[in-house]
Amino acid sequence: MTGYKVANGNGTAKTNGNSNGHSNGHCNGHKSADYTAQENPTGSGKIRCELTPEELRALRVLHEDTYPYEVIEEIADFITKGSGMRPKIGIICGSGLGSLADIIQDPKIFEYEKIPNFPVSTVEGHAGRLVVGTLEGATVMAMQGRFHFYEGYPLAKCSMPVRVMKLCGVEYLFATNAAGGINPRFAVGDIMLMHDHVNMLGFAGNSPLQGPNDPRFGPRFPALVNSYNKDLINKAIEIGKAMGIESNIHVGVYSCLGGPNYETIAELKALRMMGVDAVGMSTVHEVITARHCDMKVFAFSLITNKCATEYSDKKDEEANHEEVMAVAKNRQKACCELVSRLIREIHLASA
Ligand SMILES: O=P(O)(O)O[C@@H]1C[C@H](O)[C@@H](CO)O1
Ligand SMILES: Nc1nc2[nH]cnc2c(=O)[nH]1
Repeated sequence: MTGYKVANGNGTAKTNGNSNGHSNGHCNGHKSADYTAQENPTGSGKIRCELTPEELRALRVLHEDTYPYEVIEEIADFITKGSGMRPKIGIICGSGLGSLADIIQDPKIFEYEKIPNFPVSTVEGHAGRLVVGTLEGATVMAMQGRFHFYEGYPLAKCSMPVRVMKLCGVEYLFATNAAGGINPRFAVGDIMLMHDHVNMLGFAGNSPLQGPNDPRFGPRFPALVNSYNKDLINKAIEIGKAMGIESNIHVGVYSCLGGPNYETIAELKALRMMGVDAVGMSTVHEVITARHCDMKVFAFSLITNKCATEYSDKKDEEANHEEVMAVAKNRQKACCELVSRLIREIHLASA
C-alpha cells in the first residue's frame, strides 16, 4: 500500500491513495506555501513534495487553530466596522439561554459562518450568531452559541471569541451556562453565581493558553485567584433580592469537564468531595482567556438538572439535553432580567 494517514479535521484518520498524480514520489519543482517535506513511507527513501487536497485542508485547520493576534484583530475589525460600535460588555449565552441576546436593542447580527475565520456552532440550543447592539444603555456584544471542547475544537479555538471581544473594546465578560447541580441544596431552575472553578481539563494538562504566549494579550503565567469579580457577585445578589428570587440564587464553584457525556456517579461523588457545586462543559476556558487579557468576569450557571450522587435504578435521574433545554427555556426570563439589571448598574456607574 502506498497510502499514509492524515487527520481530516474531524478527528478521524483517513487513508489516502497517492492522489497527487505523482506515483513515484519524486519532487517535480512545484512550489507550495503550505509545503512540508515528508519521507515517503514506501521505503523508496525519496521525498514527496506535493500535498493532497486533504493534507492541505488538514494543514489549514491546524493553522486556523493557532489564531495569531493579527487574525483576531481582523475579526474584531470586521465586527466593529460592520456594527459601527465598540461594545463594552461581552455576553456568552449558555445552552438554551440564547434569549439573552434577543433582548439587545438595535441589533446588528453576524452569522458565525459569515465572519471570516470564525468556527461554527454545532450544538442544539446554540444558534451561531453574534449580536451587537445596546442593552440598558450599554454597548454589548453577545454570542448566541459558544464552542465546546467536545465539538472537536481545541480550547484555544473555543475561547478565541473572548479575545475578539477584547479587541472590539470589551471590558466585562458575562459568561453563562447550563449546569448540573451537585450541591444537594440546589434545585432545578436555581442560579449559581460562580465565585470560583475547578478546571478538570486543566488537571489533565489542557489550557486555552497553551503554546507560544503573545504578550499583547497578557502574561505567560496569569494568576487566577479573584477571577470572578466580587463587586459584580454582590450586585447580582442584591438584584436577586430585588427580583424576589433570593432563595433561588446561590454562590458556588463550577467545574468544567470535557463532555459530551454526562458524569458517572463516582465522578460526581469525587467532584463533590473537591468542593464543586455545579458541573458543566464550558465557561472555564473562556474565563481563563478573559482573565489573561484582564477583563472583569461575571459568570453564572443555570441549574438545569440535579446530579445524582447515589446509585439508583431510576431513569429520571439521568441527565439529558432535552431537559437542559426545557429548564433553560422556563428560566430564560429570570436570567434575562438578572443580566439586564446588572448591565444597567455597570452602565450607570460608568456614566
Ligand atoms: O454551553 P453550555 O455549557 O451552557 O452547555 C451545557 C454543556 C453542554 O453543552 C450541554 C449539555 O446539556 O449544556
Ligand atoms: N457536564 C455536565 N454538563 C451539564 N450541562 C447541563 N447539565 C449538565 C450536567 O449534568 N453535567
